[in-house]
This record gives sequence, C-alpha cells and structure tokens, in this order.
Amino acid sequence: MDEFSFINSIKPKFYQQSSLLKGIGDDAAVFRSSMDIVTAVDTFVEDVHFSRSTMEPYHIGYRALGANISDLAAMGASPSFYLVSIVIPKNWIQEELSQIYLGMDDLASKYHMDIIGGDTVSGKQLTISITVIGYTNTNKARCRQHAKEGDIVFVTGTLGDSQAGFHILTNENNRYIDQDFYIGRHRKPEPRVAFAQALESLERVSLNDVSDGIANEASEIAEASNVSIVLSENDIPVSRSFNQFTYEQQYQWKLSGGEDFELLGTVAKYDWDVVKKAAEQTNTQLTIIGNVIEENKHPVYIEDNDVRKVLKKSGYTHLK
Ligand SMILES: Nc1ncnc2c1ncn2[C@@H]1O[C@H](COP(=O)(O)OP(=O)(O)O)[C@@H](O)[C@H]1O
Ligand SMILES: Cc1ncc(C[n+]2csc(CCOP(=O)(O)OP(=O)(O)O)c2C)c(N)n1
Ligand SMILES: [Mg+2]
Ligand SMILES: [Mg+2]
Ligand SMILES: [Mg+2]
Repeated sequence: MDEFSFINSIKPKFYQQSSLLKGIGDDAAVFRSSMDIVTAVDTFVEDVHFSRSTMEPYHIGYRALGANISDLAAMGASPSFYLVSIVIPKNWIQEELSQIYLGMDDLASKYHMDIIGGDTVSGKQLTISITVIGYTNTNKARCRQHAKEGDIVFVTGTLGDSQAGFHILTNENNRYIDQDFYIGRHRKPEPRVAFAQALESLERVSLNDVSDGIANEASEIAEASNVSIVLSENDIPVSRSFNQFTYEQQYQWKLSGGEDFELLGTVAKYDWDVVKKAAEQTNTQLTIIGNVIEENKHPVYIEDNDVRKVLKKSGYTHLK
C-alpha cells in the first residue's frame, strides 16, 4: 500500500463537527469559530514513549491521542479536531497501522472529534505527532499562572498507576494484584475532559495535566504563578492495591512517574464547593493534596508529619 492509498484508507466517511468547512483532501483543513481556540501538539516515539512489548498498535493510537486530549482538558477546552503526522518504518504492516488509527478513532468518537488532516512519511522509528484543536468560551482557558496564595491544591483520580502498569509490563515474570487495572491505566488513559468542563462557572482555577509526574507539574504551576506549593505526602491518592509495591516504588511513581493524565489544580477556598460538585457530577475522584503559599525559595515542598522538605523537579524530563 502506498502513501495515497494509505491516506484514503484513513479518511473518515463523514465528519461530526458542524463548524468544519474542509477536512482531509486539500492542502489544509478549514473550520470556523467564534470561540477561543485552544491547540496543542504532543509526539509519541517508539522506544521513548512505548515499545512493542508495552503497547499493542491499538493502544499506541489510543494513548497518543489521549495524551493530547488531556492537554485540552487541562485548559478546560472542549475537544473538536485532530491532525496526525506519522513516520512509518518498513516493518509495520497495514493491519497494525489500521489498529493504531482504530485506537485513535475509538477515543475520538467519545468526544465527537474529527480527524481533519495530517502527514504520512516513511522513516526509521515509528513516530506519531498529533495536533489537537478545541475551544472554550471567551477567556475561559484554564492557565497555569492562575494560582494564588491561600488556594487549595487538588488532584483527580489516583497517581502512580501508569508507572505501576509500565513496571508490570516490563517485568512479565512476576504477578501482581489488579495487574490488568494498572496495565489499562498505562495503555488507555482517560483524559479528564468532563470534570474540567464542569468547572466552567468558576472565574479562576489553574489546571495542569499529569504527564511527567506531579513533582514537575506542581512546579510548573508554582513558577508560572509566582507562588510556592506545599504538598502533603500522605494525602496523595493512590489505588487500593498500590501498597503491594515497595515504599521507594510508591514514592517515585506517585510523585514522579507521570503518564497518569489526571488533573492537578488550584482553586480559592471559597470555590471549593463548585469543584466538589463538578467531581460528583462527573463521577471523578477528587482529593485535596496541599495548599498554595507565598513564593518561597523553592517552587514545591512536600510535608510528612509536619516535616517539610523540598520536592525537586523529579518528573520525566527529555534531553537530560
Ligand atoms: N519544540 C517546541 N517548539 C515550540 N514550543 C514548544 C516546543 N516544545 C514545547 N513547546 C511549548 O512549551 C510548553 C510546554 O510544553 P510541554 O512541557 O511539552 O507541555 P505538556 O507537558 O503540557 O505537553 C507548551 O506551550 C508547548 O507548546
Ligand atoms: C518504553 C517506555 N519507556 C519509558 C516510558 C515513560 N515515559 C516516556 S515519556 C514520559 C513522560 C510523558 O511524555 P512527554 O513526551 O514528556 O509528554 P508531555 O509532558 O509533553 O505531555 C514517560 C513517563 C514509557 N511510557 N515507555
Ligand atoms: Mg508536550
Ligand atoms: Mg500538559
Ligand atoms: Mg513532558
């Protein structure tokens, strides 16, 4: 199958977004909007973000789009379009490529997102770069610089699951409690779109999605907002059977593991009820894990039984 028949094979039969004027099949796509447009791109590379042993082709597509939708969720945006740029090595067969696109398509359908373009080239390492486009009402994008002293720090879901899943997938000889759950959290992340949108009425909330680990994401919020953040170690939410892993693994994965695609946020105390209600309405686990203080020497601290320590930016970092 050549480049052009491949493009034909992934072209949707119909589009769902009514604002789309031109999808796949021209030099560029065209859509119209009166809303604030939110856009992000994330890239997914073989042996960096996944390997043949950690992901089936279907999961590669699902996870790559999931990470991108998660960035839209972190802005409070409503997902609408995506474009896929793919580098395909010779050893990937047509059926595997179809499965990658099926994984993306299944997740996109949940949000009525349309694929409206992309690029196909051959190369050495499977690489997928996805650009997502969403929208918010005017001035409702949820930025990292919106934290203020006195805010509550919260997080959705549980942390460390994805890295536990990765550990299980790469140590196949051992058996673990709830291993399918952890593997699922690694392969099929569910971005917190509904929860973030249920916060619409709030004037101010800062959000960041957990791709690298909250040690990194909390410091991004703190630095962007010129404040410091204090996290409470014992309040970081983890899954029921997380204590089967060693203390060092638990500590490392929940704070610095990443790829959980939960939302970390800060909000004024008087708005906490709105956040709680949003969580209830969208069936989202929600935990208070700290508070925002005046800008200090370090962006993030972690407390355990009243002992306060500096939490270094210990999350996943490229080019290290
Ligand atoms: N190579 C690049 N060129 C331009 N902007 C970039 C590049 N890499 C990252 N950025 C921008 O830097 C910011 C932080 O990126 P990143 O840490 O990857 O965010 P996230 O973890 O949410 O994906 C974003 O605004 C992103 O668009
Ligand atoms: C084979 C493999 N090795 C290592 C990891 C761990 N890992 C790779 S990238 C990453 C962080 C998230 O990716 P990044 O490109 O930083 O996404 P962004 O922060 O831009 O959303 C982690 C924890 C993995 N998922 N698979
Ligand atoms: Mg990124
Ligand atoms: Mg992000
Ligand atoms: Mg990152």
